[in-house]
Amino acid sequence: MTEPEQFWPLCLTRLEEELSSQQFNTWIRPLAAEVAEEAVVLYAPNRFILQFIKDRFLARIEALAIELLGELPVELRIGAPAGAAPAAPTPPKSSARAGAAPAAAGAANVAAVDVGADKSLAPAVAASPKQTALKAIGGGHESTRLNPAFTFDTLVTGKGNQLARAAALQIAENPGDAAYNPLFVYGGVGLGKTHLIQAIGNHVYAKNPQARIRYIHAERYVADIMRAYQHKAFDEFKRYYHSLDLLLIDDIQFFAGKNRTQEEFFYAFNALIEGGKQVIMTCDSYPKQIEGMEERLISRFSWGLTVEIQPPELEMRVAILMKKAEADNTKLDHNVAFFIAQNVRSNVRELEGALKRVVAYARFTSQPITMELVKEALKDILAAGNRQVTIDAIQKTVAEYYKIKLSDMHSKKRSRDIARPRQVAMALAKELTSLSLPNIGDAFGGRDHTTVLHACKTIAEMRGSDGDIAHDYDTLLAMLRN
Ligand SMILES: Nc1ncnc2c1ncn2[C@@H]1O[C@H](COP(=O)(O)OP(=O)(O)OP(=O)(O)O)[C@@H](O)[C@H]1O
Repeated sequence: MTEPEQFWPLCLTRLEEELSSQQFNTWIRPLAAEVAEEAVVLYAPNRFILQFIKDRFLARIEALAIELLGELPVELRIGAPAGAAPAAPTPPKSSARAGAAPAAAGAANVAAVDVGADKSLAPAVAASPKQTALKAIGGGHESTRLNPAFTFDTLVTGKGNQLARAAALQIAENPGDAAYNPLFVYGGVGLGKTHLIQAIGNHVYAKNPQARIRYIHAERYVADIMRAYQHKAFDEFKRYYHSLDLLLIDDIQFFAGKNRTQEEFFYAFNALIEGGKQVIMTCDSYPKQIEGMEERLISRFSWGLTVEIQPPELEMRVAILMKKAEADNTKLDHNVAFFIAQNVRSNVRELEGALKRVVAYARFTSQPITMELVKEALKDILAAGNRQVTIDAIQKTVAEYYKIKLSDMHSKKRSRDIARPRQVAMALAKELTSLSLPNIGDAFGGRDHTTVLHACKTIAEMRGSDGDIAHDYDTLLAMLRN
């Protein structure tokens, strides 16, 4: 495990490698960090940077904290660690590192960190969009925190989330129904899992303000358990969780490898389900694919309904941009939204991030949002998207994905388990490179251009009719574009 004082310097090194220098200098350098006993506290010099970090980088920093320090949550605050000079917005390299130095003295500042035992049942200072305390709701003295903006009304529906949304609405109307209990929602990052489950919480609360609802990020649950042990408040912790009407637990993959947490969660889960109370979880993968999770939990996760959220297709991305712009009172032309949606394809969080950047850029420069402005504001994203993917990379990635030999990309074998991946690779080559059909045919063992055309048509049709192919194709696209 990393020494506390080493954490932030190591984190900086890693982030510097991962981000563009502009991103690193603008957003990460101005931060200072302090590692206290129960949390890593990050200090941002102003609200703007704090918000941006929260939206774009916090999840990554949280992951680094877990990797380097263990089960420590990350909190965000404005200001500087006690005894440190406030960080300037873009300090030179040396002073930014100096900003990190107080980590060594972190323990001295523990008292300033708002994670005391009595707060264990309520999220502390803004930690992530999920952990952000935005509005306290709930019956009796038990309170939970939901983002009031995460409702069904603000959630745009499309192919990627319609099943999950329909199930969520059913549950919101009728929590505890055995057919949907637990609800397990899984999918890639930033696809709206938190939004969806919080929409359930908001709906249930609106219908019944006395309902005991708890939304919690899995990392916070882990921390709460540790704190309850430390403060010998375990009975209270247990009573609290076992008495809920609705438990929403986000990013359950964070329980992986944490045996004590899993054991406690197992009991809470059983108590709730047996009592007809609703449990809802999100995860980045299908239950059986979560590594480091006890079998008995994995099997229980599948007792009710398991639904996937897939990346949004182009029309849905446009609709999301238009909706977010409208909510923000920003005028956004449809063709501009279309252009952004075409170029930002990975997930909704990135899409929102791109829109925020465009809006900020327009405000700073006092200009309307035109296509030219968008191109300027999103220069680096567009440059990364235009990076040419090579046909070799496509063949290698597809072969690895389908676990076939690379040589099968060029071979004459026609069995479906080889021919289909080859067609997928051809279609990807057509989409991601500027090569002509004959050139693509050549790269696939000297095939005719009509074969390539046929492959592209077949895959396009199958993406509309076969969920597996659609999923494979979208996943491969995302992998190759990264
Ligand atoms: N269908 C949608 N309509 C409107 N907004 C959406 C939709 N999907 C996602 N968003 C927005 O995208 C952002 C990221 O969504 P969210 O945090 O729910 O993703 P997530 O799947 O929980 O991500 P993670 O895997 O990182 O936990 C949120 O601001 C959310 O409101």
